[in-house]
Amino acid sequence: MYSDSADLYGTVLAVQANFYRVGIDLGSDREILLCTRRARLKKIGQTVMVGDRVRVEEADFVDKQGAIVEVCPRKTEIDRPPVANAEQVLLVFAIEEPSLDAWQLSRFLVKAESTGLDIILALNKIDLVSSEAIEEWRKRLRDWGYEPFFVSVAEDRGISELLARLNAKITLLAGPSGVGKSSLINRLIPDVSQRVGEVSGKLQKGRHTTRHVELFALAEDSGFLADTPGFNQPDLDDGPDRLAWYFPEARERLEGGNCQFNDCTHRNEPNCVVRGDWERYEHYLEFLEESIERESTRQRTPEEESSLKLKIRGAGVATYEPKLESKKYRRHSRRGQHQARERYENQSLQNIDNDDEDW
Ligand SMILES: Nc1nc2c(ncn2[C@@H]2O[C@H](COP(=O)(O)OP(=O)(O)OP(=O)(O)O)[C@@H](O)[C@H]2O)c(=O)[nH]1
Ligand SMILES: [Zn+2]
Repeated sequence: MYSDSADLYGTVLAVQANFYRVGIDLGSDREILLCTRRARLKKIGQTVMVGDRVRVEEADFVDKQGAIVEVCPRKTEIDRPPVANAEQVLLVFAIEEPSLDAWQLSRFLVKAESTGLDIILALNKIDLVSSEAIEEWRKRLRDWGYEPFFVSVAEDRGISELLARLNAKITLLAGPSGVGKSSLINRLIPDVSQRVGEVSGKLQKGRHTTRHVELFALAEDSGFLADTPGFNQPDLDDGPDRLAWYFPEARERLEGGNCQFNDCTHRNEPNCVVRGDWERYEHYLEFLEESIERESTRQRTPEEESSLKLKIRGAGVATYEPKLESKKYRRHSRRGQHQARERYENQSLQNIDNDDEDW
């Protein structure tokens, strides 16, 4: 039915060991083939990542297999979780159950900003709160520089508007536990077989490890949602000098004027344009302490620098992050820092424990 010589392209949906699950573009249909990578690609050092656009040869639609012979240039590349061509991050939080926590939200937002990708914020479970509560958050988050989607997966409110924003793009899904991410995936991707995947028995292993990424094709368009447990550890390990740029409120101030000192940390320096009475300035200070602490730890143990975990190309931003540091690292116990760390550890211990178990 399909000739080998025809150019077939597809998107890598999942990777494990030496196999790649590739969703082949066939008009409105999407066939999934389990592919190997041609030895030549390995020889030239060409890796294949989830999200890659690839050319496939020797496609066999009966046995559902093929070989990847070429990888198209990447628009973006994130190393942890490893995804190519993602354009945006969809951050999901619940407005209640669990209650929306400004500090935790801020942390996820900063982490998402550090990727350089566009951010979409969705606040779920609006069925549990009054319209006044929604308006309060809308106003508050507008001051932070965000216009969230207010949705209820349970009552199917706001979902189609959100879906429209996911059109034709690869979107990373992230958010804390219990906010409704799985429910949202189930709503957006009604085809269960697609979620589980016929050929993915092997690939199912390690589903919940932090480096596991899998793309789900969205109904009705060519977009994909990446379920990325690894992104749900909002460890902030970019250098302190970038941090202010990850707060839209601070970014706006920095774009509108200059601090007196080029290396201003925006704490006590004179003539600082960032310091001020914006709500999240306290979050900035708290995250900054942590970032400075991390950086000095990194300098004491330079070998850790070799393991960079996040890298973005395109969009003019290049960011490098070190690998997650182990739990044995302890900060000095300034009270605020300590609390921050405890809160963070509590929310991410499970992910840390699972880290890399399959890689
Ligand atoms: N009231 C209400 N409950 C919801 C809504 N969406 C999801 N839930 C419930 O919230 C709970 C958590 O939903 P999940 O989809 O499992 O959340 P999750 O983000 O995938 O959680 P993890 O798997 O822990 O990461 C479930 O009991 C859902 O039924 C909603 O819009 N309104
Ligand atoms: Zn400053």
